Amino acid sequence: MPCQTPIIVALDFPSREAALDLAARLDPAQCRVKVGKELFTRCGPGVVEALQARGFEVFLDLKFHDIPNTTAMAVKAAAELGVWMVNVHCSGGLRMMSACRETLDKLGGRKPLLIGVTVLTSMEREDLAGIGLDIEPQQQVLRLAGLAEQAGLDGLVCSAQEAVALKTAHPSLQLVTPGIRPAGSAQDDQRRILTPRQALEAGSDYLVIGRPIGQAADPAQALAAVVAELA
Ligand SMILES: O=c1ccn([C@@H]2O[C@H](COP(=O)(O)O)[C@@H](O)[C@H]2O)c(=O)[nH]1
Repeated sequence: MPCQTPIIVALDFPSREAALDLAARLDPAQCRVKVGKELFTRCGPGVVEALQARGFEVFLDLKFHDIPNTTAMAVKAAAELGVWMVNVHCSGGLRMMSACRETLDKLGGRKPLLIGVTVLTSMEREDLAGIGLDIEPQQQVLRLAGLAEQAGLDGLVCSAQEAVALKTAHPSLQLVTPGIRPAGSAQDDQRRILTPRQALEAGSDYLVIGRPIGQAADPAQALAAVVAELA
């Protein structure tokens, strides 16, 4: 059965066993899963294939950021792995994002959603100032969203705090929002956060949730609580 919820569970683990152990407690009809830098660097494409074989749609969250040709070839490799969603950093620029779009469009078969990372949800205004950007995160997100739309991307990674502004300015872009924290859970290193319900009401299309589910004593129950909150 295809996934019935907007939830993407981040499998941020150091081993295939740990990732597949969590996946075994989850239902592919209730969530998709995300393979990020830690798990992929340790386990490689095999863990993606193992998750797909268990019925999960996989978001390969490697946030590619390189020159246009290198990034486009990385996105092509992800598509050939059969992932459902792949992402690149919007700050790689218009030519880089366009090269990815054109490369994916030349491929036959089912293509992954191509998503642009705007401003990491762990960053706030002071962090942007530290890298020479003296503006509010939302301004930078909107600037990068314009480039992403021009390049033909399918959507953005952003904070749900920016969802209302983005859905107004760029209604065609799908919004993938990490920094989701159920009420009462630890903020950790995230800065621009909302609860699952707040995020959905603001216009998020997909909610990325890692530690609040993966580190819970009962991950299946933690996922069920989020599903109930969204119903
Ligand atoms: O801006 C971004 C982009 C990606 N992420 C990723 O999402 C998860 C969030 O995990 P939590 O444990 O729920 O904080 C994680 O894999 C990040 O790499 C993000 O948080 N922010």
